[in-house]
Amino acid sequence: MITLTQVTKVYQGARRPALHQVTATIEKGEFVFVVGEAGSGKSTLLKLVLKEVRPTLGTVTVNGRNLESLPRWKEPHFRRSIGYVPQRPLLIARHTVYENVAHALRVIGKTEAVCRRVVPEILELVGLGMKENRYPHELSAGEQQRVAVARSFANRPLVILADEPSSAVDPDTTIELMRLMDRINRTGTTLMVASTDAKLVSAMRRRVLEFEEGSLIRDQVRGVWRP
Ligand SMILES: Nc1ncnc2c1ncn2[C@@H]1O[C@H](COP(=O)(O)OP(=O)(O)OP(=O)(O)O)[C@@H](O)[C@H]1O
Repeated sequence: MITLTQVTKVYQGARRPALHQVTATIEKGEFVFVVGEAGSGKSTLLKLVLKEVRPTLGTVTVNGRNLESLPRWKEPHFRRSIGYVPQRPLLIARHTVYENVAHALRVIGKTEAVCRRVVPEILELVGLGMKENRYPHELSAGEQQRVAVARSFANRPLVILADEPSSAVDPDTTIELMRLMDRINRTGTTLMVASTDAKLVSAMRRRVLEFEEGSLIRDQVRGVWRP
């Protein structure tokens, strides 16, 4: 599904690589935590998979396609085929929960009839079936993050990338959020979750890729993390 081969990323003007000779393969349907201290390269890894940044050296392959060979005009379509959950949910404030999720479907050309069928299903899945007419400011931080997850999952992507999705929510909400991710993972969706939450990572017992100053220092099945 996702293969990184000897990937090095040096940002312009940086003194050291953000990622250094990283090689890893993530199979379809896996749930992988990407862990490490701040600045260790987690976000850079996710951005490479989205082709938001390009490797300085090495190759990134997603779904059998070397991203270097993906033409620029196909990049927006490619990105929309991947679900992305940012650290803080970027919801549209003047849109309801329903509209926020429907928006993700409209931009890929889905009809209103499809939205009316699919959006309630997804909101039910994330536990927000009763709140489809609420506005973002009427939701808790955890609920807002669940809307962001619903939106990332709306077009049933093969992969969802989440960048520290629990950084702005309390521990109970974090557990809830991870249960939700787990449910989505069970549908066959591959998940890559960057996290600095050692307790959470250790409790979930999923594959752990640990980074230190840009190097992959551990790749462990059912891993824990003690920074
Ligand atoms: N656009 C950029 N230009 C220059 N340097 C950058 C850029 N983005 C990230 N870096 C640097 O690359 C290194 C890795 O950053 P990255 O954001 O990938 O780490 P991270 O592990 O996700 O950190 P955090 O947990 O704080 O989000 C850091 O030293 C950072 O300062």
